[in-house]
Amino acid sequence: MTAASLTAESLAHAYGAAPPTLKGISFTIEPGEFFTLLGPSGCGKTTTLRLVAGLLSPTAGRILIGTRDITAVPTHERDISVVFQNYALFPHMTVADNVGYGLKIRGRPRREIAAAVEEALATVGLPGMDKRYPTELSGGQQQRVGLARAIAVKPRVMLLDEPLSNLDAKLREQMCLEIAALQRRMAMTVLYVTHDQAEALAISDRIAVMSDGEIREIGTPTEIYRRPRSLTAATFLGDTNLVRLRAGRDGVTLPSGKALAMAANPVAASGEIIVAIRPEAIDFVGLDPAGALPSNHFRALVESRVYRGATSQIVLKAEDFPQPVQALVLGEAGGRPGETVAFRIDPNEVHQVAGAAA
Ligand SMILES: Nc1ncnc2c1ncn2[C@@H]1O[C@H](COP(=O)(O)OP(=O)(O)OP(=O)(O)O)[C@@H](O)[C@H]1O
Repeated sequence: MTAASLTAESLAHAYGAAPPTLKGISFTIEPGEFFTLLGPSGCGKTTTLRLVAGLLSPTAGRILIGTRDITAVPTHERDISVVFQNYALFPHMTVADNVGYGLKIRGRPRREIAAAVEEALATVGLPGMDKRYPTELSGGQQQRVGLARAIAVKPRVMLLDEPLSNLDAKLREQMCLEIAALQRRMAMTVLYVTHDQAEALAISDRIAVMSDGEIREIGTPTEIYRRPRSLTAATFLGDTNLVRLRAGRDGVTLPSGKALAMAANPVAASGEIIVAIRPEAIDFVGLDPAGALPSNHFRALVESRVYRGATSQIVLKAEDFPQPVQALVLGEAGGRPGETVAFRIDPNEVHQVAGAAA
């Protein structure tokens, strides 16, 4: 298969007279790129995928594969394969017939289909299973058959809609790695839909974070997690401390009046801004701090601590922060409840965020 780019241009959609589910979203997936739509339930991920697959028609906007406008092209002529959450295998057909189905309806010769089926089953790690029926397979094996069926037609773009959500946690992790490896090996262009942030961070080249029918932010997993620009990404992916600051001529200050240095200048020159600081960006620097503290160092009382083995979650009542500050430390590091500590925030870890929350 030759991987192609996939472009959505101002795609909009409404189910009947209901308010729009998609409010004009745009993205371009590069050839061979693994691109994920991530967002809470109901934000419009599946609708986007169904539009790209041609199972729904947009109310506005265009879809292109490479430079070809496929907005009005029927599903089966789009050069796209879809892997669904519920596998959607035909129960009365053998594994081989399921995997070969797409080629059969395209009228390919029997010998070619047999070779493609064998190759696809070997690719997904299921050789020799061709005569079984779906009910004779485990959930993970059925999902592999779904994948084999999708790759057998050598599509230019592959769509996957929550393909792992029916699997147990261990198998989900394994299949996640297998899909990533398969995608790299075959250099497939993939549009992947999930509400699971850990899955999205692990598997994607880039992630589009969606809420309420809109894309809030697109970036690499590191960009989205470490340097979120939208409130949606800051709050939907992992825990975060959201802090309201005042931006003025003399820099950025906490409500107490103490300065908080940030590496990037705030977008608004003056007024209130919101910044996101990840719990693991809170660095402990010592116990019982006395007197004035250096810049970006703060004094706090340890309110609580939950030990999780590899890490501990600590809640701090910091002098200059109106809300409790969440910190995440390795193992036994940090303070104990009732102790007064000093912590430091790296200016590179303070990120201004904008927009509506998830
Ligand atoms: N066939 C339909 N008719 C009417 N409304 C629909 C239909 N399908 C989805 N919706 C609505 O459109 C919105 C977006 O749904 P969509 O399935 O795209 O969200 P999603 O982000 O994929 O959610 P999930 O993770 O739960 O699958 C939701 O509010 C949903 O209730």
